Amino acid sequence: MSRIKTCFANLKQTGKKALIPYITAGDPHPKHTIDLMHAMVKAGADIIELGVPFSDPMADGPVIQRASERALVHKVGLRSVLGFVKEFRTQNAITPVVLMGYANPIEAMGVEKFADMAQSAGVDGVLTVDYPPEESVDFVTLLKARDIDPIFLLSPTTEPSRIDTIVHQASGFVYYVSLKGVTGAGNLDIAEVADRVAAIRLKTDLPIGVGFGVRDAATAKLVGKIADAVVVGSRMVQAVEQSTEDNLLENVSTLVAELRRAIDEI
Ligand SMILES: O=P(O)(O)OC[C@@H](O)[C@@H](O)c1c[nH]c2ccccc12
Repeated sequence: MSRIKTCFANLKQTGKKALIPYITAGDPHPKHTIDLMHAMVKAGADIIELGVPFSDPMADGPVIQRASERALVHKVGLRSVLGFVKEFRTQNAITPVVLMGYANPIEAMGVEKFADMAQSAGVDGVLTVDYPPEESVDFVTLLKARDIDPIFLLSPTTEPSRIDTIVHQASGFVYYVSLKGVTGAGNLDIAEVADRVAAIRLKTDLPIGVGFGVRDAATAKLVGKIADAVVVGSRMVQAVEQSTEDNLLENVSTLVAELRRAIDEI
């Protein structure tokens, strides 16, 4: 059983929802990434979404764009990110890691080589923003053959017929993007998200994660009531950005713990 599947199965047994914090690998400096990953787990993260820095991150708002820029200054690319996961795995065999990135670095490395390296590093899921599900059948096959879950995005504008195609290819969980726009955008409309999540549930048994626009504990709590996983990105990256080297781990841990408590409240 994949780590992601096990994770959701365990949470279901205890009646809890998954908390998935996102950070960009290499931000603010590569020397902190593995410590940040361990700190987030300790503070209550169930799954880590780790962003691969990219020069042209078109789905990301300014906060995550700046994180990519900070990481790229230190030349953190796909290979370094896979190295971080490998090192993280030497001390954590349980927490799933989902790589979030754009197709370009993966294409540059070669899809098969990437799939091999991701497997040997201990990557559990891959979310490639700009691989349309219809065109990623071969990539999905490569990943699944290595027990890596392809994570796909569904958005408010996804046509019902495409939802079928997408959930059919996905494994691990599906990611519902709660609003039209880029990461870090405005407030989500919780009633609309609830309707959409209910509609997706009719089409798949996969867990449904919701992300985009979850910026505080209150919203995390509301999203936790309707989804199986709550993804928090820009707010995490903002905490990284506003920290100094001395309080970085503490600030990030405090935020994760606060989100954890909110999601666990009934
Ligand atoms: O930043 P937000 O609004 O909290 O949204 C989550 C998001 O950051 C994270 O899942 C993510 C970062 N980059 C992405 C690109 C596409 C989809 C998702 C992402």
